[in-house]
Order: sequence, then structure tokens, then C-alpha cells
Amino acid sequence: MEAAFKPPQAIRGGIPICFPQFSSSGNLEQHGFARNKFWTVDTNPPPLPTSSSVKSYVDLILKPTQDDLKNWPHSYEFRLRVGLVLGGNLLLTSRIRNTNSDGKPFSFTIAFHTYVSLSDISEVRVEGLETWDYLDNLKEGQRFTEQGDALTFESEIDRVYVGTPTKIAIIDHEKKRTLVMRKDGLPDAVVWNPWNKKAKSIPDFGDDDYKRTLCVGAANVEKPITLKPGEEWTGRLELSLVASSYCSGQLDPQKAGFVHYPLPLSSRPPDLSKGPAIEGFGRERKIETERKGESWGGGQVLLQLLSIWIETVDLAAVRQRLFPAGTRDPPASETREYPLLLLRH
Ligand SMILES: O=P(O)(O)OC[C@H]1O[C@@H](O)[C@H](O)[C@@H](O)[C@@H]1O
Repeated sequence: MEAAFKPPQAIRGGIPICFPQFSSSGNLEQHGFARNKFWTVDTNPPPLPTSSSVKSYVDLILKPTQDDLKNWPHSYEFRLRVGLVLGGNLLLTSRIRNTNSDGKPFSFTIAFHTYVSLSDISEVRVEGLETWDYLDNLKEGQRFTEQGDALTFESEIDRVYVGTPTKIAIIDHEKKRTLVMRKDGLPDAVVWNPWNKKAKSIPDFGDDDYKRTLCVGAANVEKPITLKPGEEWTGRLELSLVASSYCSGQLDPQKAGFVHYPLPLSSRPPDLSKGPAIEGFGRERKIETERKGESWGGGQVLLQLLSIWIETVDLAAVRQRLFPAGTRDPPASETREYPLLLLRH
């Protein structure tokens, strides 16, 4: 996929964050405005207990501008901690606080619209959603119950599974690996693939890209969250890639040993033009044309993480947070994934 960040057009690929509205359920633009915003690095976030297995993280923040308040008249602070867990998992911890000074509550829906990169959609099954209810957007949002089998794909799908378990597995038989999604505070799960006809009308999708990607998003859609001033909501999403010696029902990623490491930025830029940037997490963008004299050692850069765009930041500071001293530099042969994505001037 060729994900392009050209607001106000939507971005597809990585993990766009749909906030404060999922899909077209309200008056705002489809999936809300957050996915088209620049975030800033939050240098002094309020304390957030972090498990000792989270070795490196960076804190980001999104707040409304005066213009934003015209569309959605609420003050909020959306904090996102992007963490790398020992062993290579990716942990996103979100906190949304109502900072309205007029005493008014606000309600929102939210989704982490994860684009998962696949070998071929016909080789994939999703476990963890069977027997749960879903709202089918291809049938005016009617409610159905999934049957007892794992999900497989033969045509367009556009559903919100409601009140789902905390673990979902996306099993890719051909790649022999499984993406395990664990979620807290995000009871619903979005499953979307436009299939061939619809994909043709979607800018970021090449003709066959529908075969190689599937959106499985952790979400809170069915019952919007309401926050009074001063109240805060927290949600967590953890993604792990495991080798698919995976057996049905065995969702513990510790049982299999697919490990990936942060790329040591000090060594050399990865040649992302040859393939997906973070393959397992669905990022498939050729960035050759955009790599104009990046400074990998530091300096002011525009940073993109998982489809989250961050205002110009001091790369050295971000690198230090994400890859603190002592992080083991992996031998080149072991480097498989690049959690830190695109840097450009
Ligand atoms: O094209 P967008 O705005 O990124 O949305 C993609 C799809 O996202 C899904 O989550 C929605 O349920 C679909 O209806 C929508 O088409």
C-alpha cells in the first residue's frame, strides 16, 4: 500500500487513530480528525505506571487548536505512550482527558485501525471473534452473531464485533506467523477489507492490495465513552508477532519465539524501499522518494510512527527515549522489524 499523509485526505496504513468518532456515526469527518493531525512529543506527561518489561517508550500528545474547536467544541488532552516491550512487542497506552473549562462533558468513540500486512487474504484466519455479536456495516449496521468457526475471508467485510475478548489472533498460514492483539478498555473490534471492487476507488490501495492487508482494529464503538471535565479514559493495545507453530486457542505469544529488535538508528538507515517498514504491523510504504538527506544522527526532523505524525522534534531526544543506552544492537541478520519509521526534513 502507498499510504499518503495529505490532510484533509484520510491516511491508510500503519495504525491510524480514529477519534473522536469512528466511521461516519456522527457529524464529523469519517473516522474523526485525529488521524490527520500532527502530534507533539510530550516532555512532561503525568505519571503513568509502566510495567518493567516496557524498556523504551516515547510520549506523544494531541490537543485541539482554535480551528479544531470550531468543529468539535471540546478541550481534551489525548496522550499516547508508544512503548517497545522486551522481546519486541509494541504497546500503545492511550489516555484521553476532558479539559473543558465550561463544565461540559463530551462523548467519543475510538478505534486503533491497525492495517495488518498479510501474505494473501485467502491464507488468513482470525481467531477470538467467533460466537460474538457484530454490527454489519454492509447491512445497515444490523446485528448478527458470528458462528463457531474462526473468521476467513472470501469477500468484502466491514464489521464491528462488540464486547469481544481481550485477545485476538490473526493467523497467516503462508507467512507462518501470527499477530496477537491484546486490548484493554477497547471492548470492540473492527474488521475491514474493501475487497477488489471497492479497493479500486480507495486512493492508498493498489489493485491487489486488498489481498495483502486486513484491518483488525481495537475499538470502542458500540457504547460511546462519556467524560466529565477532569475525567480520564485509558485504553491499551499490545501487538505481538509470534511464529505460527500456533495451535488453536493457544494465544500466549511467550510460547513462540519470533523476536524483533529496534533498529539502531546510529548504524545506518534501513533500506525501507525494498519492503514493508514494519511488516507485521501493516506498514507497507516505499519511502525512497522521500528520503532526502535525512540526518540519522540527530537534528530536527518530522517523525512518523505507525501513521502518527509528529511535529518537528529533536530526533536525538526521541532516539534516546526509544533506544536508551544499553539497548542491545541486534546483529544485522536478526533485524527484522523497524518500529521507528519514517524520518524526513
Ligand atoms: O477510507 P477510510 O476513511 O480510511 O475508512 C475505511 C473503512 O474503515 C472501516 O473501519 C469502516 O467500517 C469502513 O466503512 C471504511 O470504509
